[in-house]
Amino acid sequence: MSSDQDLAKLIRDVPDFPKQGILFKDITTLLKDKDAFKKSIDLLAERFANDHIDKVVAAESRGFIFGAPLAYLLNAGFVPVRKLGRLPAKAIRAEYTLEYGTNFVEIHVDAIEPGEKVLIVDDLLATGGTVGATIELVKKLEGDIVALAFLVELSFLKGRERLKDYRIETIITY
Ligand SMILES: O=P(O)(O)OC[C@H]1O[C@H](OP(=O)(O)OP(=O)(O)O)[C@H](O)[C@@H]1O
Ligand SMILES: Nc1ncnc2[nH]cnc12
Repeated sequence: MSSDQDLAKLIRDVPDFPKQGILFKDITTLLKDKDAFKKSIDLLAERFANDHIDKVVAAESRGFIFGAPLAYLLNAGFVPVRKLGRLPAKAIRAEYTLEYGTNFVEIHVDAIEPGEKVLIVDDLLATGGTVGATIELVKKLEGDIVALAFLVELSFLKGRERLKDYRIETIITY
């Protein structure tokens, strides 16, 4: 497993999922390859090795796949942002629109201390709606957002333009 192109080749295109007109980037074909999965995590982790991250925040559910091993490697805590009604203790919520729908996400109010250095992680950046809602939640808890990290970026959906105030790190761009 030598390059980002090798990783990109392992992502499967599924037309018209979950809706007509959406070209779905299916990462399960990359995840099941042990070298590719390891390489993906290692490539992301090395970008933040010197950032002294306190908390990795990731959105349910594909964000968890990358967020948890990154938190482990960066010696940081892991904070789940979950879809509506899943968190058991006191939480705050944000509404968002993504490439194929709208939803709410939530975070526990005690998940982040003011001033903690936060890395937000997800598998894929499309319109930026999901990460935008995650940013809103972290800001309400006064976390210091160091960067946003994604394995995949769909550049034609212009998520990066919407997030221009933030450092964004991605491995594979379409
Ligand atoms: O940039 P956006 O337009 O917001 O799209 C990106 C989001 O869409 C996908 O999540 P999805 O809501 O499909 O949920 P899942 O992780 O549970 O599959 C993906 O994992 C990102 O979180
Ligand atoms: N085209 C796409 N493929 C996979 N996940 C996505 N999340 C939002 N848009 C997506």
